[in-house]
Order: sequence, then structure tokens, then C-alpha cells
Amino acid sequence: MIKDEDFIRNESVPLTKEEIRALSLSKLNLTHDDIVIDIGCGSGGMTVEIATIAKKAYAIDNNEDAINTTNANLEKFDIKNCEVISGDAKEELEKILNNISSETVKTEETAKNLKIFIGGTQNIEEILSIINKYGIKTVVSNTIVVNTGLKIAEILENYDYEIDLINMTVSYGRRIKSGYMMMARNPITIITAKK
Ligand SMILES: C[S@@+](CC[C@H](N)C(=O)[O-])C[C@H]1O[C@@H](n2cnc3c(N)ncnc32)[C@H](O)[C@@H]1O
Repeated sequence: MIKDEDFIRNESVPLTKEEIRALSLSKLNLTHDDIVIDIGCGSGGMTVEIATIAKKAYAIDNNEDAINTTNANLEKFDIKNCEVISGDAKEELEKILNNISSETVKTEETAKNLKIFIGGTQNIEEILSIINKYGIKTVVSNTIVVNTGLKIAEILENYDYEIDLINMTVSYGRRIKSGYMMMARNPITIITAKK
């Protein structure tokens, strides 16, 4: 895993932290044949990790600072197999799926290599409806707002996905005189949905 401090940052753009990236990547269970769409790529933390393993990555964000930060990180880590798309996933996801689905979703065998990671959740209902329409088999999502995580789980469950729900709180040890004091970060809900 890449250390958080090794990513190029813009203070207005979030970065998924190393431990959350590690568990989310494990849930994606990536192979070198996978094509992954990262919805809401932010600083590109997940995008870089995904593209390092997968055959191809697509990164979408509707914030220009996020697009610039992701591009800067892709260049820093010398990632060449990623297409970065500026816009809202509500529109851009379907365009990508349309373009790649003719070759990729043709057979059951190849459809299993198309995976989606959701790091940004604006317009989530529309996005999940597109995901379901294209028969995506693996979806992993991170949310900081518990309600959004539960909403995603509920919608995907209604689309007949099997849901695995985790709430992860990472605490970091800070040295004080008498020992280590643990400092907790915000809990993150990680939803894995599979068909
Ligand atoms: C928490 S950040 C993602 C951090 C990222 N996973 C990383 O490792 O750096 C969420 C991002 O999702 C974007 N976002 C939220 N909803 C979106 C949508 N519907 N379409 C495109 N981008 C979206 C936001 O602009 C923000 O940059």
C-alpha cells in the first residue's frame, strides 16, 4: 500500500486513508484482468491502487480540483492504464459502460471482470440503477455518512445483490509521556455487493 503522505494533495480534496484503501481493495478482490470504474476519485488514492493491479481503470469526478489531483497522482505513480473523466457519474458512468460493454459484458466470463468502486455518493440512486441495469457483479462503496451507507446497502439488496457491511474505525497511536494514546478517525462504512 502507498502511504497517505506520498500522495500529492489539495487540501480541498479528500483522500481515502491507507487502512480503508487496504480493506476496500481486498473487498474488490482484483485480478490483472479486471476493468474498474472508480466513481468519485477524489485525490486518486483508490484509483492509483486499483490501476496498479487491474488491467484498466476509469476515474470519474465532478470536481475539477479532484480531477487535477488524480491526474497529478497518476503521473507521480507512473500509471498509464487509467482514463480520467470529468463530470457527474450519473451521466458519465453509462457512457463508459456503453463503450466497453459491447466487448466486455458479452459473456458471463468477461462480465465478472467489470467492477465498480464508489467513493462519492451524490446522485447515488441513479448511479446504482445504472449499475444494476448493466448487470455489474461486484460493487464496493465507502461512505462517511452512515445513512448513505445503509441506503446503498438497502437499494443493492433490493436489486438482489448479496451485501457485506463493515463499519471500520482506525485509531492511530500518538506517543505521550506515559505511553501511546489512540486517536480515532471517522468511522467509514464499507459496503460490498456481489451477484
Ligand atoms: C471521499 S472523495 C473520494 C476519495 C478517493 N476515493 C481517494 O482515494 O482519493 C469523494 C469524491 O467523490 C466526488 N463525487 C461525489 N459524487 C459524485 C458523482 N455523482 N459523480 C462524480 N463525482 C462525485 C466528489 O467530488 C469527491 O471528490
